[in-house]
Amino acid sequence: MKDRLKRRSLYLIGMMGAGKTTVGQILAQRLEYRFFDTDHLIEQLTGETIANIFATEGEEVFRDLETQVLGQLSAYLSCVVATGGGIVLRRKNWGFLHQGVVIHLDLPVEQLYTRLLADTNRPLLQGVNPLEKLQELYAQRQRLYAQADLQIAVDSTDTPEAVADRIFEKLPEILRPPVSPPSVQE
Ligand SMILES: Nc1ncnc2c1ncn2[C@@H]1O[C@H](COP(=O)(O)OP(=O)(O)OP(=O)(O)O)[C@@H](O)[C@H]1O
Ligand SMILES: O=C(O)C1=C[C@@H](O)[C@@H](O)[C@H](O)C1
Ligand SMILES: [Mg+2]
Repeated sequence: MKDRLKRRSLYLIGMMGAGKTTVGQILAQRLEYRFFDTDHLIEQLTGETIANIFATEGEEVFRDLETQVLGQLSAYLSCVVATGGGIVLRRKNWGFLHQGVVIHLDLPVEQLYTRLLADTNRPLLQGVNPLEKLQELYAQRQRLYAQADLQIAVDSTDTPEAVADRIFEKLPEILRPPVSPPSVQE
């Protein structure tokens, strides 16, 4: 698989809680690629938590930082990049994502909700009805996530390793087949 990729980076997209960070780390380890997470890089760059950036500066400032960080990462080869759930919202980001292979992790909203119940780090889910908010975000973003090169359906019974296995199984479908030498007629 590593040979077939020819050092192209992998970009994981999908809703918050879909497992981009968890699965991305496994993929990077297996490919001996570097791993980056845009949310973590933004926190490192600003010295603020994402929740704080949303609260004090607002979502637009966060989105600008996200585009800046993604633009810088897109210059590198051999990376696995776990992106924030909203990376798909800006057209400009797609130019950066398509520098590599874009993989959508697709988990049903009810299962995302169960995973994120105990998590207070997602500012967009801090309102009165987080399940409804997740459903609304998914409905808005579904057609954007559909633009990934590879769709990976995930279920609550899948371990992160099983999700990584599925990605490796499906990746050859979208990578160019190895060029075989022309057959020579004697
Ligand atoms: N396959 C899995 N099975 C069970 N739990 C998982 C699985 N993948 C991830 N998780 C758990 O679900 C939660 C969310 O996972 P993770 O942080 O990787 O999602 P994410 O897509 O990176 O979310 P965000 O967009 O908010 O950064 C974490 O607590 C993680 O441990
Ligand atoms: O879905 C989203 O818009 C977000 C997802 C997280 O990864 C963070 O990037 C932030 O909380 C916003
Ligand atoms: Mg993440």
